[in-house]
Amino acid sequence: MLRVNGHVVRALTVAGSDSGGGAGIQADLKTFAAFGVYGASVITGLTAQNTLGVQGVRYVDPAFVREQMRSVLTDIGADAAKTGMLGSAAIIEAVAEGFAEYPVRALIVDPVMVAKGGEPLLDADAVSVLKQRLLPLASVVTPNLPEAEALVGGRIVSWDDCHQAARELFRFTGGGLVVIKGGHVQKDWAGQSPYGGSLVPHAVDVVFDGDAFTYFAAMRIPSHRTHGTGCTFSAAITAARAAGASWIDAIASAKAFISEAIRRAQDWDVGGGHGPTDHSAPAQVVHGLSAGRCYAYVGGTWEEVAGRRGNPV
Ligand SMILES: Nc1ncnc2c1ncn2[C@@H]1O[C@H](COP(=O)(O)OP(=O)(O)O)[C@@H](O)[C@H]1O
Ligand SMILES: Cc1ncc(COP(=O)(O)OP(=O)(O)O)c(N)n1
Repeated sequence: MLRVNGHVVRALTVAGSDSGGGAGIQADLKTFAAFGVYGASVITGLTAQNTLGVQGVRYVDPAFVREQMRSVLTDIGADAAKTGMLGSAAIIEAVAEGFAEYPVRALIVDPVMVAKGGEPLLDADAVSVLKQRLLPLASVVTPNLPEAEALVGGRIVSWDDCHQAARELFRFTGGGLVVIKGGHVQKDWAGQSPYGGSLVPHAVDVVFDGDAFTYFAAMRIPSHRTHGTGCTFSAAITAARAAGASWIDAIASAKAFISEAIRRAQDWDVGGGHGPTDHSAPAQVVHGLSAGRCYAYVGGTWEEVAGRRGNPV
């Protein structure tokens, strides 16, 4: 287990269980383990789920979610924490109150709303509660494209829209970074890079820190085994940050990890539908990257790529 200054590095996930093991709590704990970080979990709900879809969902009583947080955070503690599927407005309230009572130094909010198969994992009336109660506590928020659209209340169909959405979301986080993930970017606008260079076909994640945009691009892997990519990515940010990485280095470490996890699962046979990624991929904490740059993940390492730097809009 990884130690920093003699102490075991600890991370907490507050999320739902995926019985299929590709997303949710299971993906988070596997990712923490891949980074050598001790993982604890607060379970907000149970899903009966596999690679074909979500067959059922049950939420945990909000008071019991709070009780789990108290158990973990008054004893084991966490160097960083993340949230995933929260389900209902009442659970979000309980989680926000839990983090207010037992604050953590780093909180990554993955605003999970819908599973890949289209099944809702957050009640419709909970989006505004997530925005008002949880985003202000976030050190980093990691929406995918549809989640960013739901949070800002408008369509995102170009890089300009994406930059605008990041600016709007930043106002809600009260200083926390915004990472808009590029897994869902449509082919017709993925054809251009967001910063002036040509980077096709890449999955590009856009990071906004209130001052500059940073871009992380990695080859888009042609695979339908991408179940749980968002959970895995946010768990990897959490683990790398818990291990002491800067935010930009933690996001780069996570992007490299998810790329490798997707690549390794490309031809495996776990389930008959949208398969999970391979959490036994190598996890390494990247060091020394800078905000406001454009980076590409090439041959297992990060390279700064040519392009317009700083604010692109
Ligand atoms: N086919 C792919 N090839 C490479 N990276 C991908 C692919 N699909 C998603 N990613 C990356 O996986 C991470 C999670 O993104 P995304 O799939 O958009 O999240 P979510 O699972 O929440 O919808 C991001 O870093 C994204 O760029
Ligand atoms: C229990 C649970 N939590 C979250 C998700 C969504 O995970 P995500 O990483 O966004 O992956 P996809 O569902 O989009 O594959 C989930 N499915 N289940």
